[in-house]
Amino acid sequence: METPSPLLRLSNITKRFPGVTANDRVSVDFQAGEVHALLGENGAGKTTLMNILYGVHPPDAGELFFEGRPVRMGSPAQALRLGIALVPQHPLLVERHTVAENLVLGLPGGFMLSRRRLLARLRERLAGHPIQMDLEARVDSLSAGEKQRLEILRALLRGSRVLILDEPTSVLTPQEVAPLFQQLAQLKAQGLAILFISHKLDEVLAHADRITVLRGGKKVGELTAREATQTQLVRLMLGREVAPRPVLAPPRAGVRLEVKGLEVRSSRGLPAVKRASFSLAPGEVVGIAGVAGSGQRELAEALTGLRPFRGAISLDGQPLEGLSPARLFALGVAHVPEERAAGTVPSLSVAENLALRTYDTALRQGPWLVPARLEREAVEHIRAYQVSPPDPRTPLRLLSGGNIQRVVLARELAGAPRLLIAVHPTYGVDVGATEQVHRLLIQRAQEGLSVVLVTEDLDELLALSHRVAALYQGELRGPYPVGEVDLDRLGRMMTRAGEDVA
Ligand SMILES: Nc1ncnc2c1ncn2[C@@H]1O[C@H](COP(=O)(O)OP(=O)(O)OP(=O)(O)O)[C@@H](O)[C@H]1O
Repeated sequence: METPSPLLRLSNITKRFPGVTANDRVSVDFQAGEVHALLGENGAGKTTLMNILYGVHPPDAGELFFEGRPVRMGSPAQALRLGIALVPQHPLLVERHTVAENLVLGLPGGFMLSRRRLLARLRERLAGHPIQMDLEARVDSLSAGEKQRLEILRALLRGSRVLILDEPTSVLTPQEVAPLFQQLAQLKAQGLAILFISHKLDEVLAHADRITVLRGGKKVGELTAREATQTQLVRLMLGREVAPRPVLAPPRAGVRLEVKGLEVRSSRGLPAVKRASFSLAPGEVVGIAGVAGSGQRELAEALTGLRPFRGAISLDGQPLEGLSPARLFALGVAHVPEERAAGTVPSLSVAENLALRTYDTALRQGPWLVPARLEREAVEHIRAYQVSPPDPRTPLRLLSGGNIQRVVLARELAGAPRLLIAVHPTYGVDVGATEQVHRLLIQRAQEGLSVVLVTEDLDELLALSHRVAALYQGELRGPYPVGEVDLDRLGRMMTRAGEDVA
């Protein structure tokens, strides 16, 4: 069968950054009416390729064709004019405005209309549209999934024909994933070309028509989802097989962390964690599930000294009330925060970020020794955690998301902590690095590290935890032994229905 000529064609695209060829002679065709997934390890060059398509970076070499004609994509505005839209991971919306107002921001002349005419015009245009939204809702009242839908809708109203989505499901709750792909399927049926980046292989296999795999900046494979398998994709991405996950050893006797009647308030002063009590043995992993915003952040922040609380928390019998994050770290409480940005300083180098927790101590040993020592230590971490690029002087902001996560993990686990609070530790991290993080957590638990694992990846939660709990509107349900909880029960624990099971 003859392939139709592509809507968008990338031909031999090369993009170099200092010290790295992020895209190396990459050629890909994007067809109208097709969902195309871009897969690859952290740092493989996916974001760079997408940015070239969207006019953020000019390529150093190679050509782009739109409907067969060569185009020079000078800026995102130009890409938008051609009909190429990017749906970012974190939507760029005016939070205090309504859905309708945000939609209008993207339409020529739209801001001239009165409110009533605007609503009427939008309703008319959206009648029968696959994506429906409450036009009068304020953006700050929308869930992450609804905001994403709004970004997609905005792109469509501008007449976009190519939709690029950067890890679109990473911000969604499990319940929001299926509707997103249903909508994308409808848009594809209307003739759009859809391109998405993902680290989730099952998602790619289920929803893409075609899959392009990048490794080290080069295209190493292009397959139809029908002919692809998980094993084959992993082999292409990593250039090797993923070893099976080691088995979690039983925890030790004793109590490492004891939490009693914990009450934590949100930044808006509302109860976010309501009288939670649980304990962890040395070497025990307790997984905590929950729909985003159910109190996970506040729980993690209370346990790591970032947020005041009522009730009692103790570590090996020592009360932790009123201690600063730095003091807690010195006592052996490590933290992989929800937002990587919160745990790092992007303008500082990899070496400096690795040393953020121990800088004071290092300085006391003599300031002139610091840079050389920091770099020496950083090189060891970079090697152990396979951080790319391997130069300790690289500013952190130039690393890909997954590589930043490796830096945070390396730093937090360096001081041999007794307790780790890990929030979404494999978020945005590729299969190879996820395997590495899982292996590391299991190995450290075996050596006696206790872990509170907050994750939205339920497979990860069930595979890595001795016991699992869920937060529902600040109420902790569990922890229960993992053998007593299947996906179905966990789903109920995370929602209103959980009142029956808890
Ligand atoms: N502006 C930049 N300056 C210097 N180097 C960069 C820049 N942007 C990306 N890089 C480097 O280019 C390579 C490819 O990065 P890119 O962000 O495209 O990877 P990715 O596949 O999207 O990774 P991830 O899955 O972690 O998001 C990496 O080595 C990265 O450090």
